Amino acid sequence: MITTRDLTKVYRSRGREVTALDHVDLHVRPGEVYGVIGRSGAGKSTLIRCVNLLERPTSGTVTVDGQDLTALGGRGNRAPRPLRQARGGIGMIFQHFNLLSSRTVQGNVELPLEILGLGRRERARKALDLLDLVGLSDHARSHPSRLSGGQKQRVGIARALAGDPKVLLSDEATSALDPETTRSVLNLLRDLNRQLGLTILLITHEMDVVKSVCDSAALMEKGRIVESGVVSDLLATPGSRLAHELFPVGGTASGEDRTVVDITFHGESADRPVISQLTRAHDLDVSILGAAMDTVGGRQVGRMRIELPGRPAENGAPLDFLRAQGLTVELADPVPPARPGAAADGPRLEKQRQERTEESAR
Ligand SMILES: Nc1ncnc2c1ncn2[C@@H]1O[C@H](COP(=O)(O)OP(=O)(O)OP(=O)(O)O)[C@@H](O)[C@H]1O
Repeated sequence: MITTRDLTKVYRSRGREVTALDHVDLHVRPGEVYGVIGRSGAGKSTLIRCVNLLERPTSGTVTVDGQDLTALGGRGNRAPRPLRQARGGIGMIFQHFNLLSSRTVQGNVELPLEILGLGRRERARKALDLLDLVGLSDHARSHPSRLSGGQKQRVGIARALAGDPKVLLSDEATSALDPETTRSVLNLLRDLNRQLGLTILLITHEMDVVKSVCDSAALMEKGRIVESGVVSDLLATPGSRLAHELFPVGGTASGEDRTVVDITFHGESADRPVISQLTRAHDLDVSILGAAMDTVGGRQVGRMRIELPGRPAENGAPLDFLRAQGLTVELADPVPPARPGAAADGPRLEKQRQERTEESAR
């Protein structure tokens, strides 16, 4: 539904160049909720603004619903008519809502309908339907200043849906909201995605947003997508950066000659007593160093960091047992970062790291 190819954006100001997007290939399938996550300055806003050509890319293409928007021209301030029409199929919501304070809630939702040239009665009917859809029928005549942040964002969503878009772009839409309001706005987006078949591309710096609503996600760094995929697949991929960021588990080894393992439970394995089976089957004392459990895409997923006695090379059978249960198994670094002046530890630590690498490669 949304494809970018080789998308590059270089800002030039006062003789300086900033590459905000560096050959970005993004592919969002119809009907999915796709999250782009990354730190401040990673290029997320530039990416989402290039998708509807609010920002013109320096090179590369953007295709939305089969139409190459970058081919629709327009260099000046005013977008050409075909581009404006194409944008009608793309709604957008913003972190700070961008509502007009002088207009009522209904007036805000009617604004894009006025631009589309709808008559007064039709505008009013459509705006009221949309306000009903977002649960704000009772506030049609209020002004935005009378609404809470969550209600304002619902108005923003209703306004974004006015042109019956197939795609909704969300630029940090929940970043200014408290956790409970964030949840209710995300639930609304999920409902709209399902009810209307709306494809949603959202950018966020909040991992919880990805966990609770996204089918797929991409991690951006320095203008590039460094990892992307279906969230449940990423969670089952050893070494996935997104999986680590979604479920960070801490904890360091209690002593030398230990095997520290990060395991990810998903699907059926999340319901089985795997750890107690491991301790019984291999007569082991297993320590739990850290754990995180949550629901992703409506399914229970968890990560746990456990410690087994002995080095990785001695734990081949227990690790194979865990893998055979359908768990994603990764050896974590049992060795805390080197202390200053701990050079004497070097060869021993290096040996442990090497063993860990060999075991991981199996
Ligand atoms: N109009 C501009 N002119 C010059 N540089 C810009 C402009 N807009 C963004 N940049 C630069 O491009 C890079 C990417 O910025 P962008 O806002 O896309 O990142 P982001 O991931 O959305 O960050 P944030 O979450 O802080 O908004 C940054 O280095 C930023 O300073």
